[in-house]
Amino acid sequence: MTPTTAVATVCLSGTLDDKLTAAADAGFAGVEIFEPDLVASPLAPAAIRDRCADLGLSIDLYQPFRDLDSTSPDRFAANLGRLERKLEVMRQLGTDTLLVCSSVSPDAVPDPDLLAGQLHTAAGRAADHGIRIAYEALAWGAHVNTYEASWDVVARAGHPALGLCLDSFHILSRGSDPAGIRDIPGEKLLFLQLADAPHLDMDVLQWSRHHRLFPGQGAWDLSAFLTHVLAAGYRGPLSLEVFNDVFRQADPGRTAIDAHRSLLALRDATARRAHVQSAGAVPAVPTGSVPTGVAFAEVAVDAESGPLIARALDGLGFTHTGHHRTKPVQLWTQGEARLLLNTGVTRPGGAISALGLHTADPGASAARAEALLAPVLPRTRGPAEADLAAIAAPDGTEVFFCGTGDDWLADFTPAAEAPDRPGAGVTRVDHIALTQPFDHYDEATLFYRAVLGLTPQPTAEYAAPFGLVRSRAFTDPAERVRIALSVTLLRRGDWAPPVASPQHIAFATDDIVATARAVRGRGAPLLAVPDNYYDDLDARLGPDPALLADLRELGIFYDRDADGAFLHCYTEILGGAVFFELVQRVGRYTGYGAPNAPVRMAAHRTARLALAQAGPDPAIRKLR
Ligand SMILES: O=C(O)c1ccc(O)c(O)c1
Ligand SMILES: [Mg+2]
Repeated sequence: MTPTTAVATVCLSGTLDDKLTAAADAGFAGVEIFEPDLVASPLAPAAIRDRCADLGLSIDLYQPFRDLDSTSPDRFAANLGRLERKLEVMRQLGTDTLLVCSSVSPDAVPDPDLLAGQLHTAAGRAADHGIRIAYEALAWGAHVNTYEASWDVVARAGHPALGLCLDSFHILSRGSDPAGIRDIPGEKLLFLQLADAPHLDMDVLQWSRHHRLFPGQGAWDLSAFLTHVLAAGYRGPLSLEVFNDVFRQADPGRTAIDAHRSLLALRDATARRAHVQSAGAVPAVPTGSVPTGVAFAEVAVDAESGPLIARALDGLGFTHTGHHRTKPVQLWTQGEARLLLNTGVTRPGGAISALGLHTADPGASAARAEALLAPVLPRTRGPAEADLAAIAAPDGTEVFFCGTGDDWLADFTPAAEAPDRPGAGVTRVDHIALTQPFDHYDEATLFYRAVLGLTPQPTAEYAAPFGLVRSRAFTDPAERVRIALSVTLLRRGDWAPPVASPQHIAFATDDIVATARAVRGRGAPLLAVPDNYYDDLDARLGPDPALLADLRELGIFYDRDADGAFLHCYTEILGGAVFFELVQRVGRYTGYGAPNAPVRMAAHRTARLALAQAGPDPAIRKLR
């Protein structure tokens, strides 16, 4: 059987009505009503019930009821009075499950038998209204703060209207082993809340209230977790409960789609686990076809950036080999690297407009993307006439699924002016680096991982001249596709210049010193790197002196780890929003030279300021 999907209203921004509309539009079957959303709503509980019914949403849970138990008999009696009021609200709402979370109060009951007795009393009151209590251990609960402790108390209470609410955050944040959930009787598991989170070494309450993520966006294996819960016999909805400062202020319609995608992908991933499948589960999302290579990258150019970029590509050893039969698109090639310059699309704020990815089965890739709610693009704006399915990534970059045969190349006619001359050693695209809008970084993580089937690499964080940057790459198993996302961890202010967030395409070479020397000779606008960098590099990593001299001469950055080395250099920013990188990987180095990124950013600003001072061009001055 397939569990239904639900979302807690606390996940979404806006008023209760905004949230309910967004949840219904995104395809959720149910909601958890978070009490503060109800309290702030102009709708009476009965009207909320009607509204949800109109939207086709079930109300699966009302929450939270806090600090029920008390060592003071008077206070416990008062709490029962408060409970009666909420049970009446629930009767009007037409919902039958109340979440009671473990107490955080100084008067919380430490004795498990006394606590079980009070929960038993409360469950009796709830049962009189046909309501069940789902008891949840908050990770910071005063005495009950693990699922094991909450189950101990619920088992002691032994009331048929009392069971557990499991919340993956509280369980995984404390490092508890979720395998023990299998020993809890399924009928005692009344509700399941799912949240992912990044690894953070911080107070668990702050972590929970600000940094939760939708499954697949963080560091935890929610599919393994869910497998245990299903194995125990849980048959209720899969419900998201994500407290997150970014989602709390983002468009709720969009967040709800991201949220629903996370559950569809989680349900799919769980159904694909062999032992779950043997129990009759059927994956509900088409299998897809993981990308195996970069067919092309497309850059949107205008009258100003077009000639600059074309000149730079020429300097980098690329050849303008073709143009599209019907569209204003140039094809530039070198080795296996293909770059399209398109004057027919505008891309405010970003220069890379599209990626073409090789997949063994483009139809399957597109079908999976569509089932996971990715926006499918109308097939009118292909870079090629070939019937390529395309979807939009969260930042608007168009992703085309190209077969491995590169049929799309047939739509380009050879450029008459193509000179026959050797390249500069570029072999292929090494990676594509996309700076992400602040609000959509986590959504992008889920997109590249679940929709495209790429594997997330470790997250890097570094302090850069224009703010703290977080970055993470996504690759296929053979590392032929590498997409590196980065984001500043705080919203940018007015100070940060546009050079803080250009995108770039990195090209691979087997000999960067030779390539850099060749492209410099051809007039490529390579970025100058300050001497201080090389002095520090010498002190830190001490590369061979002859190599260091070459690096210094040519403006090549260097990084090294236990697996290998990384040598890379950059062009200046070309126009407003794009630059190129040349990279050489030595050994099994799989990173992106993150320690060098702040120096690169400062060097880009230095170059841009010098350009603005030298030239009268107001367009350039504006961009510095
Ligand atoms: O942060 C809280 O208070 C809170 C409330 C209800 C929950 O279900 C929860 O997991 C956390
Ligand atoms: Mg919870």
